[in-house]
Amino acid sequence: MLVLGIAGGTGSGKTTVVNQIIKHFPSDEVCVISQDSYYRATDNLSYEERTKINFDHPRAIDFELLVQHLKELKQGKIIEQPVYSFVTHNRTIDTIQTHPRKVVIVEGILIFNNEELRNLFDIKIFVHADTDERLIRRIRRDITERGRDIDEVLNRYQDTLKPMHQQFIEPTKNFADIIIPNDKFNTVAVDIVRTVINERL
Ligand SMILES: Nc1ncnc2c1ncn2[C@@H]1O[C@H](COP(=O)(O)OP(=O)(O)O)[C@@H](O)[C@H]1O
Ligand SMILES: O=c1ccn([C@@H]2O[C@H](COP(=O)(O)O)[C@@H](O)[C@H]2O)c(=O)[nH]1
Repeated sequence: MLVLGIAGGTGSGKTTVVNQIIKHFPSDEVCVISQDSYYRATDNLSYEERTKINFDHPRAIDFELLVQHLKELKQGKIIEQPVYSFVTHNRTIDTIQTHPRKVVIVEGILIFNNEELRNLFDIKIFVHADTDERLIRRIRRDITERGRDIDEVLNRYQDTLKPMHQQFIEPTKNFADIIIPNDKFNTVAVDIVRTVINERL
């Protein structure tokens, strides 16, 4: 099994890069784990209280469960990956059965921040896009796909997202084996990653 970690700030294009990588592999050879699925369940809080959570701080993530699931996949076990709703800011009651595959990809903003998780990756990739580009993408995406308005996105950006990015995400670029510049769609970098995967398999 080859385990890839793909990190990068919000809107850098992690999900897009993952989709470009996996479309060239048969579906029974690759699986994806998203760090977003592992936001802590907060059933004890009201919706109003959940909107105030700092989702860009490492403590918002259930790294214990994420590490446990990745270890179980490595042991050949099937896991029940949680499903998270960005609309309710909470885990849903659903899970996705995720099977161990030859290639396992873990993607998320903070995955290189946790040492135990970081040490489970065979290849570490950081997707980079400029700050203004990421903010533009985030505004578009969160309004069209995540039920937000412009005030929500900009307030969250100023209050938590930007400072947390500088403190907890950008420094982890130093752990990367490969940095993908993704201000524009970077098919060359995706081809290189695919070649590296094929060579290692
Ligand atoms: N290289 C790119 N150029 C332009 N738009 C992009 C690029 N990569 C991703 N996007 C768009 O930006 C938004 C955020 O991308 P996404 O892959 O979801 O980022 P992330 O998973 O890092 O938050 C999506 O709407 C996606 O289509
Ligand atoms: O309920 C939530 C949980 C998280 N967020 C934001 O999501 C991004 C991380 O996801 P990407 O897909 O990598 O963009 C993070 O910046 C959180 O602020 C949210 O808005 N609501």
